[in-house]
Amino acid sequence: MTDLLKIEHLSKHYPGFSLQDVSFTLKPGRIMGLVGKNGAGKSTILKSMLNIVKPDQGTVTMFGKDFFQNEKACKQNIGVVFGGIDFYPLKKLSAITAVTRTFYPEWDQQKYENYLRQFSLDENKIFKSLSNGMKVKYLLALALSHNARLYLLDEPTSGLDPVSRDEILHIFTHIVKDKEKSVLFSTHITSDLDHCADDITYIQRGQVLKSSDKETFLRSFDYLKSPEDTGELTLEEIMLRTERSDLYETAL
Ligand SMILES: Nc1ncnc2c1ncn2[C@@H]1O[C@H](COP(=O)(O)OP(=O)(O)OP(=O)(O)O)[C@@H](O)[C@H]1O
Repeated sequence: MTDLLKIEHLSKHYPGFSLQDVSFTLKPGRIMGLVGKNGAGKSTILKSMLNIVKPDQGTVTMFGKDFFQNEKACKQNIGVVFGGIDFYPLKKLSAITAVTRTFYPEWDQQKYENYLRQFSLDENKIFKSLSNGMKVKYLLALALSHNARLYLLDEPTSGLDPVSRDEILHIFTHIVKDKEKSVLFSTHITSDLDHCADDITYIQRGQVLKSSDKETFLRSFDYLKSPEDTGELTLEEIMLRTERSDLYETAL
């Protein structure tokens, strides 16, 4: 099966931080969670792979094509959400949508209107006036309405209440059901991944610590278990123990 996304040796240097030699792949029909603590480099990976910030090195192959050589064509087939970016803050949602849909020949107005209803979004509102959770939902509605094959979402569930989070995760599961589309999303909320991730990529200090299917991922951290642990460690326990031992080693 051809990978929908293949990232190889992606690097980006900022003063005081380096993304180093990041490589991982995403197959069709999969939901991949990108985890790591604050500042680990999750957003930098998503921005570098999309050329929003220029990577120093590395290749990104999307739908079998070199992304940097075929940026326009690839972008037609991806749905992207970055939190914290207020495009057109003073415009009504209806005006933002009118501009957005002109970029996508595959825009599906019916689907978009269904999401507006499902997310209780009022198109007459000004973007800036939405709560953070509603902004995320609106950006998701846009990303989900042009029949993309790959969804790249930076913390799409942050700021959402548990019911809305559940709703979004349910949508992700529905998207990948046809085994042709995939979702890559970054999150701090490890329980999101317990519920719906097929694959997990764990980023620590700008590097990939582990990237694999969830079962292999969880088993590969068995060395963190203590004699009191009878069952599998949860993803949260794995992250807490890994980051704690990293802190301890750094302090020594
Ligand atoms: N434009 C920039 N210029 C300089 N440094 C940057 C820039 N963007 C990000 N960084 C730095 O890169 C590092 C990684 O940031 P990034 O936003 O990728 O982390 P993250 O894992 O997404 O964090 P969070 O979970 O808090 O969103 C941080 O130290 C951050 O300060």
